Amino acid sequence: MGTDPKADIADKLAQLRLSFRGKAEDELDQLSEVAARVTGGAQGQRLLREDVMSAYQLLHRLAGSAGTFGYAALGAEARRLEQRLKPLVEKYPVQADSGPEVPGEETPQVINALTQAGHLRSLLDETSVSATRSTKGPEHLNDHYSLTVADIQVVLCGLSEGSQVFLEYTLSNYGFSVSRQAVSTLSLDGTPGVTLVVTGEDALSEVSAALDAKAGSKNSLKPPLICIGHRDDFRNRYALADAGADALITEPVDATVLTESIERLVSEQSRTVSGKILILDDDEDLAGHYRAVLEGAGFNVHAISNPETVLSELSEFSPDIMLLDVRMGDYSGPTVAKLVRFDPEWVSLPIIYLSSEQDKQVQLEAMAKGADEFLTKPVSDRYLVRAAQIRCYRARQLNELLIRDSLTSLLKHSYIKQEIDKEQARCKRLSQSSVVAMLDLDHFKKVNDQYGHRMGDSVIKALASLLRQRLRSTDIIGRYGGEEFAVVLPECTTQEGQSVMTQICEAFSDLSFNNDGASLSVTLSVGIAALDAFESGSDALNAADQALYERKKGGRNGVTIFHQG
Ligand SMILES: Nc1nc2c(ncn2[C@@H]2O[C@H](COP(=O)(O)OP(=O)(O)OP(=O)(O)O)[C@@H](O)[C@H]2O)c(=O)[nH]1
Repeated sequence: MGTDPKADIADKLAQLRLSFRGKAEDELDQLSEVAARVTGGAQGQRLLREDVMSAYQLLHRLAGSAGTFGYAALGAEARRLEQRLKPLVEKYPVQADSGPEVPGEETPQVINALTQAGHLRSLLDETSVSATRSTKGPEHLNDHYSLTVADIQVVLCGLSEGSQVFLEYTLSNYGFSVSRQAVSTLSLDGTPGVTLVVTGEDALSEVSAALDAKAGSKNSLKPPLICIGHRDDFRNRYALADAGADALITEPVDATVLTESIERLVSEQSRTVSGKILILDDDEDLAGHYRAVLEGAGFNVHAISNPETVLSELSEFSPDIMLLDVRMGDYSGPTVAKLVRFDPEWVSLPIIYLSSEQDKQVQLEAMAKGADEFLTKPVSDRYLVRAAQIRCYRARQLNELLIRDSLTSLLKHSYIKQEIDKEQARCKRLSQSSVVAMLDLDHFKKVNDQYGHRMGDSVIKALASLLRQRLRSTDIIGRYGGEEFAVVLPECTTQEGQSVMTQICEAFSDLSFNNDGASLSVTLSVGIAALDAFESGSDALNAADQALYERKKGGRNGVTIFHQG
């Protein structure tokens, strides 16, 4: 691989196109041979069902693949001729008691179609617009990038001095990069990563217009705009939405609600919808093309051509969705979909058919056997990516609902335990050191008792949010129980873990929560243990829990490392 991923993908697509062209030339030669035999039939020889079938199959393949490689005109013409032969193929199947021939009265129709197939070769030399585009590379597709909290730039603009000071302090504590700008000179040039603007109600229209103008002149997306407002009634909400606000936070600002809004808007804007896709298509060039296009859009793709390996590949790769060809030599895609569903693990795997089949009835029957969507070949690159994004997004959403806690969106108890076990096994295998931490809010019962359960929930959400913001994207965070959290810090010593968790304790105790004019802050105790020092994940977790207990006894608000004996 070279250094420019787009150029690599463009090279791959160009090579696949060349490979398709070579194969298409062979197929057109075969088609000419069939045509010669069939036209010979008009002069007294027999018109064999087998010949009509092979002409039909050759045209079917070209119709399904040519467009994908940029030969749109060739694909369309092959499709037209394929449709003309289809009724004959269905009426006179190859295996039939009535003999190997097509009756003589049908001959003119076949000859006519195959004579017209003679000019398909000239269409192979026509470079269509889409072919030119695809050899340049998929620059029209979304670039993939993953975000860290430091990449999120929050620009404060058009707010009162008091609000600016409060938001700058609070959002910085959560780890966002925060800056202030004046409305009249607002410029987001030079802010790397993902930018989001927070403004006041009075300045909203002006800020929104400035952002619209900037986005328009650069042909880019307008950054999300959060409005800090005074009133939360329908009319005011409507006016603010109409003026360009993407979210409204009413004063006094609840930091947890604001950071949740930021997280949601950023994740929507960054469009990092990605996922794992397994492609099963016996046409290796087509599968290669889909793979290159989807990889270019940020997906992790595995392509296979042999249906017999599908179950082992599914277990190994564990995809979010599967793209499945409908006809693969002796095998039928719908039947493969059905057998995949025998396994409870894959009952909800989204399956998308990629097929040249245009008959709606056949498509419906295939879907009934266990697929979710039918894409008719040739599928445009953009459409393929969009369909994959939508399916992967939904698959991931469903999975998230299953494994994540609804209050905090962190991993649920059993899933964080599984992750701890996995990381402990990995540490042992590779002789690496990683850390597990148990976290518990201090005197949390008092928070609930004095300020109510809703305030307690807010505090729990704030800690979850802070952990997400402050930890690395490779760290794993779970809600272990009510006000207890567990964190895995891979490739980290206990000293490093202690330092990271101490910073988190400090940042958390600096957060202030508003409650009817009063403000409160809460502290956090943490116990940590080295995963590689124990025989199992649960042993390490118990050790971290003991260290947490020590911390609670020794004054809370801080971090204790587990020591044997
Ligand atoms: N608001 C809210 N409270 C919860 C939730 N889950 C557990 N709690 C509360 O968390 C409190 C935990 O109290 P304790 O286990 O006595 O501990 P503590 O008061 O934090 O004291 P120390 O851990 O010794 O510092 C209980 O009052 C639970 O009701 C939740 O989801 N939301």
